[in-house]
Amino acid sequence: MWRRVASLSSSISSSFLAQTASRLNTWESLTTGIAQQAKGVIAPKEKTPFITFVLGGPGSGKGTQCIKIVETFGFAHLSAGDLLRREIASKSADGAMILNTIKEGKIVPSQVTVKLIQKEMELSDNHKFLIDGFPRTEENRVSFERIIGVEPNVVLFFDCPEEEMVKRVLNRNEGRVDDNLETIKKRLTVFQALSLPVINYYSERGKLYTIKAIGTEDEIFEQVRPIFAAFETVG
Ligand SMILES: Nc1ncnc2c1ncn2[C@@H]1O[C@H](COP(=O)(O)OP(=O)(O)OP(=O)(O)O)[C@@H](O)[C@H]1O
Ligand SMILES: O=c1ccn([C@@H]2O[C@H](COP(=O)(O)O)[C@@H](O)[C@H]2O)c(=O)[nH]1
Ligand SMILES: [Mg+2]
Repeated sequence: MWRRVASLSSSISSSFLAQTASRLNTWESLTTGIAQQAKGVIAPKEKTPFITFVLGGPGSGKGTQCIKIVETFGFAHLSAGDLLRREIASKSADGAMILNTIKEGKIVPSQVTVKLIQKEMELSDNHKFLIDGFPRTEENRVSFERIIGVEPNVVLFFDCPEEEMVKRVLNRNEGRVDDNLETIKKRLTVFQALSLPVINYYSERGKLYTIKAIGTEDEIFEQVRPIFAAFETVG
């Protein structure tokens, strides 16, 4: 788990690296626990995590593009929606609450989602994470920073017209309980009201990369590719 020694892109400024390195200490103590490390239960993660948040409205193509990013750049893909659906399927204590929340197009309490993401990050051998469909609210964002102790390096925003998103979701055909017109309308309202402020937050901090999410999947990926290529090649 994160045993390899960092060779992170030198395109990242030294102040950024210093900032990230200091956060790594917080990361280690929060996620693995000093006591567990002392007992040799969990090895310290030696490589600085590289975190990408993948944001955009319902059906904007986040999951589709994440598959391509994983294939091309070797990230671990953590879809918050998939983690929540897995909780429902496993009939966990939160399963019923999560199902109702998803049916209503609302947002699951941050603590639940962050805990699931944290667990996946800890279990991963990778240090490069695509966190898909999270954070969806300012509260999600603050909660992630507080619990995980790191900020994203990159935030992708798949910007897609509503009409196109609705068309895609209604054609998705994966049996999702929220892929119906009534829930989609609610999800779009939640996206505008709660998720756009998160996108604006990262835009103000210079971390946002906006992708015009119309055209073929390959055309869209050609906008995504140079973003990660830049982080890979320099350094
Ligand atoms: N560029 C595209 N053109 C047409 N259809 C697309 C495109 N990209 C993805 N799709 C299709 O649109 C649907 C939604 O895509 P995807 O599941 O990737 O979106 P998403 O942003 O992850 O949605 P959600 O937030 O609901 O999980 C899928 O059926 C996918 O195959
Ligand atoms: O961080 C999250 C992510 C998702 N949800 C809920 O799940 C559905 C589906 O999410 P997708 O990313 O579209 O698969 C979403 O509408 C929310 O209800 C969440 O609460 N928090
Ligand atoms: Mg998705």
